[in-house]
Amino acid sequence: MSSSDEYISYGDDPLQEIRVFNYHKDNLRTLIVVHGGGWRDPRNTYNDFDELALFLGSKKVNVIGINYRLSPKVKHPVHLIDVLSALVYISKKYNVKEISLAGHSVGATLLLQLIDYKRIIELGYESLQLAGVTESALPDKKDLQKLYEEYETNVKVQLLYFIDGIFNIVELLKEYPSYDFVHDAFVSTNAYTEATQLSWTKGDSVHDHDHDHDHDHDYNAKSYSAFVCHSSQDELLSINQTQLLINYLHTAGIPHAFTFAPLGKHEEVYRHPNVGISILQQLDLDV
Ligand SMILES: N[C@@H](CC(=O)c1ccccc1NC=O)C(=O)O
Repeated sequence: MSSSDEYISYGDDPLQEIRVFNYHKDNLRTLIVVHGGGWRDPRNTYNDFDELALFLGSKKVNVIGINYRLSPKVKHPVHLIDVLSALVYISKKYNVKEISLAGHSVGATLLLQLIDYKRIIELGYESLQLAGVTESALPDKKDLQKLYEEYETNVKVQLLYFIDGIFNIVELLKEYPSYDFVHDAFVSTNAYTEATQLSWTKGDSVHDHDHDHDHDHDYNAKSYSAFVCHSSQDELLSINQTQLLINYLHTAGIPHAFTFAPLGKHEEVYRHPNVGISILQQLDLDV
């Protein structure tokens, strides 16, 4: 089975849609791409990856982009739950056993959150409750449990490729106090503090109290590797966020490498030819 440039819905909202740039069942790799845009900018969609998909498609890599619902209409952790739902949909529809993921900016945040998605979603629900906010887009616990089971059963990640990402929102706002898009996506300070492993305070505590909790990452940390890239020409994010992620990956024992190179401005990096070549190398395919 193969398809080229197909748009498929995975939910009721128009943004709950994937773009299958190309899929051929005999391709050896499948790359899922997740766009940025500060959780809210409608100008950022799976189309950000047009050039990347064209290049990787010519190298026999399946490329599928995920759109997800945006803030302020929805709040964290809805973006992450949409990405999980899309990944389950893709892995079941295309029966792909192993996938790799590339994310740009907050798309990279979503990839980091995937590593510990259960704890992060749990803390996300808690932050909404603490803020007295009802998020109608959230599934109930039963549906959430089913989604988790389907993800664990169907999705095995090979490579996480982080492109000029945001990984510690507390530190981001210290460095860039004017980045108010955060407040459209998170209902409170607690919500964005507990949103990633680099700044959470309760992530571990939940770990401790809840003894039937999976004490490793949501899947074996050694089962996948990470690659981090940051453009020296990124005018919206300094190297700091990427440096914090590299420190975390090292501490967490997640195999990783990184590159810091002139790959264009923040909204150009994901279109840069050298990012495509780097991803191809990381996918262990001949360039
Ligand atoms: N264009 C977005 C802002 C944005 O996307 C952004 C700005 C600074 C640093 C990172 C950003 N995006 C990350 O996904 C907005 O205007 O909300």
